[in-house]
Amino acid sequence: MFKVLVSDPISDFGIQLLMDAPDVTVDKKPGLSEDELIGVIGEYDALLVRSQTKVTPRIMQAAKKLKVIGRAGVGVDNIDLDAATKSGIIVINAPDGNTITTCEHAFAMMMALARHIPQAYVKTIQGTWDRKSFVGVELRNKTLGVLGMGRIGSEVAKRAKAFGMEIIGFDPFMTEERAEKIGVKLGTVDEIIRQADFLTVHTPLTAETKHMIARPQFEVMKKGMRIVNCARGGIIDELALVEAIDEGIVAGAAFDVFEAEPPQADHPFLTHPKIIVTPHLGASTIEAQENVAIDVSEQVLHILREEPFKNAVNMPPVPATVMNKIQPYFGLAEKLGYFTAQMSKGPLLEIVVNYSGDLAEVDTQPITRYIVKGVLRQHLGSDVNVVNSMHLAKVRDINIIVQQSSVAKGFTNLLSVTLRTNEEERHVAGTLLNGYGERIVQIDKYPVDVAPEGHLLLVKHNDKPGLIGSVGTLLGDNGINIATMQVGRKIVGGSAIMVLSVDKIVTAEVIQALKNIPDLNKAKEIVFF
Ligand SMILES: NC(=O)C1=CN([C@@H]2O[C@H](COP(=O)(O)OP(=O)(O)OC[C@H]3O[C@@H](n4cnc5c(N)ncnc54)[C@H](O)[C@@H]3O)[C@@H](O)[C@H]2O)C=CC1
Ligand SMILES: O=C(O)CCC(=O)C(=O)O
Repeated sequence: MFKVLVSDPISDFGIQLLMDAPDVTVDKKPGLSEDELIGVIGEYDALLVRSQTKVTPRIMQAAKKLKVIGRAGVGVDNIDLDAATKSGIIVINAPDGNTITTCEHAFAMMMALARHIPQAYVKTIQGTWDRKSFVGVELRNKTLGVLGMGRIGSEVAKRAKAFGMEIIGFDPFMTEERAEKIGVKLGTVDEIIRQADFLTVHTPLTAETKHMIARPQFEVMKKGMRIVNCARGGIIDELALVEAIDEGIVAGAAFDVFEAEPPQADHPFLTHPKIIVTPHLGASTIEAQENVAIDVSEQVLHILREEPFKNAVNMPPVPATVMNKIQPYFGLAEKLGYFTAQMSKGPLLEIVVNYSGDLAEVDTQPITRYIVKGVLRQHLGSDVNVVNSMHLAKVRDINIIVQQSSVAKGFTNLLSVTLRTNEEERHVAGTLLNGYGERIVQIDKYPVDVAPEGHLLLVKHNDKPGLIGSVGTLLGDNGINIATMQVGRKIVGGSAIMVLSVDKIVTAEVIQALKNIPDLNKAKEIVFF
């Protein structure tokens, strides 16, 4: 039974899927402190959060069983991603479910700002009928600058078009074609801040975007412009903004997010007459909260059940079309890594992975993660997974080389793994055979055809008559049944290998007895999972 902890208020409707799952129990414990969370997290397989829970390295250290942290929303800045990756915990988010809601909030803030709605409301309910202080501006014919033209920024731009605004945007990933399609002119950040009557930001908070709008940018802005931040506190320098408003450069600002949340009681935004604020409500609609909770619950369930999943934040994104192509190789990749590691002697220095044939044409990064996981599980067991395998290799100074070639030497696809240790170099290659599944087709350059499953016995010997019989007899005498046998050699009478699949464990004594057979050079048991 998997245990899921929900530590923030998340829509019940959204997590119903988890609550109904026969193999899952869900505990809802919103508002736990860090220490309280540390006290309980050890028993959970999954943690679901919104933005209140700060998932710190201390929490992750205590989370011995945790496989996944699901963020019901977009930004994962409340989760220490490095610590999660090092602990092998998958972090997923729900990037699409709150796009429209947040876009509508940004738009609502822009309109409220243009027409002083919050200020006028307060005065009116206080009994003052003041029609002079709140003369606003139209959006029509104004220039809207959009920094960050991802999901939310693009939706804001589309709506602004309908209001008759000119839109000028910047996003490092926005192409001219896409910009044209949504009716946006592309510009540099400098051009945008000089031209915008309204500026809205929709980027994540990164080292690059932190204070991307600060004193130098305010100095060149159009006098009387207005600014909206419904993305992340810190993209706009809060103190520089207050100065720019007081100096008459900026006419007003609307903020849903703060550099520190919740803001201190004396935060200047909270009393400034030209700044309107909301308490990080961008994603707070019934629809968005249901959407993100459903999305994240579905993916968490997939991860717990070891099924394919999407929206992992601490693993490279893979488009669905590519995923369909590479996913069948994951199992083979891990087995090849595990096999080669069991064959190898000495501290590992380098893993060389070669993808050939069909596989040379796609992004094979995720397959490499499985190979590295397979290699490392020999010594790290269940501490290694596809999230932390590359990191664990790196911290052990294991060099990973990935090569691709379009020729697959007689196969439509070939996956090969070479391990270089400080003593030797070992090599195993495998393929997916149509209708037959996973096959190991090369061991140390000897051609073989073996299914990577159960117990294998790997024997290196000289190609001499009677040797195969001696091995069979010895195994038989020890009650070990041979299911299949493969012999590979390069030249008649030269060195050769034998790969036997056997029905039970070959004990150390039997291995030693095998090694005593004349012309038998090495014997090693290989197991699969
Ligand atoms: N207030 C709220 O409740 C909510 C806030 N958000 C925040 O809104 C932001 C945008 O969310 P989405 O549109 O869903 O994300 P997204 O990932 O679709 O878009 C972000 C865009 O910012 C761009 N970007 C990154 N660095 C940039 C830079 N230096 N200059 C210009 N563009 C840059 C990226 O290329 C990307 O296209 C995120 O920070 C997210 O956390 C999202 C949902 C709710
Ligand atoms: O969960 C929330 O309400 C915050 C949403 C948010 O900021 C995000 O999705 O990035």
